[in-house]
Amino acid sequence: MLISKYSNPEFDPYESDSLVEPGDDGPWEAPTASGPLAATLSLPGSKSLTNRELVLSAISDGASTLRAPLHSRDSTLMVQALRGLGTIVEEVGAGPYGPDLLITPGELTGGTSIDCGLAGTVMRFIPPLAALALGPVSFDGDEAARRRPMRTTVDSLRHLGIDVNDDGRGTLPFSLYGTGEVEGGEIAIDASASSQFVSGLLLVAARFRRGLTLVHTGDTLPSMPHIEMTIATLRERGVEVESPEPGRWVVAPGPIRARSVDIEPDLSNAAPFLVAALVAGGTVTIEGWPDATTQVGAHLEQILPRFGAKVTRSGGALTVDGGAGIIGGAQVPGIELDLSEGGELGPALVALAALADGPSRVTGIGHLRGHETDRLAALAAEINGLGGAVTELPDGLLIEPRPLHGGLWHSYEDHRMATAGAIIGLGVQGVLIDDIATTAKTLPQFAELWTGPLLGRAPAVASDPLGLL
Ligand SMILES: O=C(O)C1=C[C@@H](OP(=O)(O)O)[C@@H](O)[C@H](O)C1
Ligand SMILES: C=C(OP(=O)(O)O)C(=O)O
Repeated sequence: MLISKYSNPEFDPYESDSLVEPGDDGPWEAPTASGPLAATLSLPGSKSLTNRELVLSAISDGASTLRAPLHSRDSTLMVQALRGLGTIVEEVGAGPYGPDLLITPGELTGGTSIDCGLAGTVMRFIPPLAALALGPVSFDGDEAARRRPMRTTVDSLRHLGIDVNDDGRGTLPFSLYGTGEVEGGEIAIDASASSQFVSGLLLVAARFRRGLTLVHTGDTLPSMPHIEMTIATLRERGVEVESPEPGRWVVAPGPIRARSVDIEPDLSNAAPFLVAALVAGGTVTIEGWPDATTQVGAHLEQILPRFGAKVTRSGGALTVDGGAGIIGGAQVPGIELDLSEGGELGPALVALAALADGPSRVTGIGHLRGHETDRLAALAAEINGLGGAVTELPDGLLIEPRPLHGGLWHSYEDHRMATAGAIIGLGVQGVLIDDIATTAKTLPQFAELWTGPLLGRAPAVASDPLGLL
């Protein structure tokens, strides 16, 4: 039985005093798999879809409902940001992972401070929206957030004529002064550090007086599926958006339609669970797998067979069969993988590669140095700390499997580092994750889903990642 904070009817996850903060309950003993799995799980909603739909709902032409949205630290921060700017967000009904959300746009007003936490979607999506508000808006976040690249957001707002105050370092904190409208037009930006710089501008551009023509000038552009997701969510709300050539997008000015939308389960958060089948052996099935999606987690269907998994789909579910699994003696080959489109899958796949039988090279992920932490350095340090041989490359990692031993795995406040450690712990005894609660960024139920539905064990203690029970 999943223990949920939502069993408490008094609980409002959007009250500021209930904001999820990384826990300090001591290290979590990553459970070791004892044999093949036969697990079926349903996962909470997609972070990327939830936060896009929240932003679009706040600037649309009526009230929108999000069904089965994500409720996590990142989505809570987004809701709080929108409320601070004048949007009404109410809870309606109750699903297995929390209530649906009814969003009623209000007049956008400044005079507020936005806490971005460590959420890239909040720090890159809200500033362009705040430019449409009247009054000053300041932005800050976690200490780790102050290391994430923000210069492109700041520069692009200035190109759009917005008055931005910062200290010139190209990071949080900064503030802007909205005049209630943005003229728009054509701007050029370098989005090589994050696709979110593009998405943040495209999401609100239909509300600019002249719309927006956005040109990317950098050499590389990561996470294209996330930009395609942005375009798809805009078109579903009637916005005219075209990409006449790679690296150029044109958004016509016009209304953004209100809508009711079902949020798909988070397929990137499915990665550690699906990878677990290759480590432990047996099968892991994720229910509610969409037939068609812009989520990059869908690429797991093609990537995991390269590590030797059998992947099938049936009745709206996706199943990964890991055969005997690494712990059962299955041979799992190393692979060459360009992950430029799906960097957020990197930590889970690198953890798997560290347990494989041959070397892997994962490239196209230099921008992961600007994620929640420098993920290339963090993965190399943590796997090597357990006896591994991971080498940092300019834009990726070379992973040479070695016999690993137990030890403390640091999460660096990064949800995907914590879940990567859990994957290693499935195959290696004595792995302790220093801060499993950091998974609350996008999946507060991670530890209980891992121990319960995945491994079929009762959690050692009732987990309450949000500290609310
Ligand atoms: O737009 C989004 O929802 C995201 C875009 C990607 O960012 P980057 O392009 O910075 O990698 C991805 O890694 C992140 O988890 C979510
Ligand atoms: C990079 C990630 O998050 P963010 O949205 O904070 O950029 C991630 O979830 O892997």
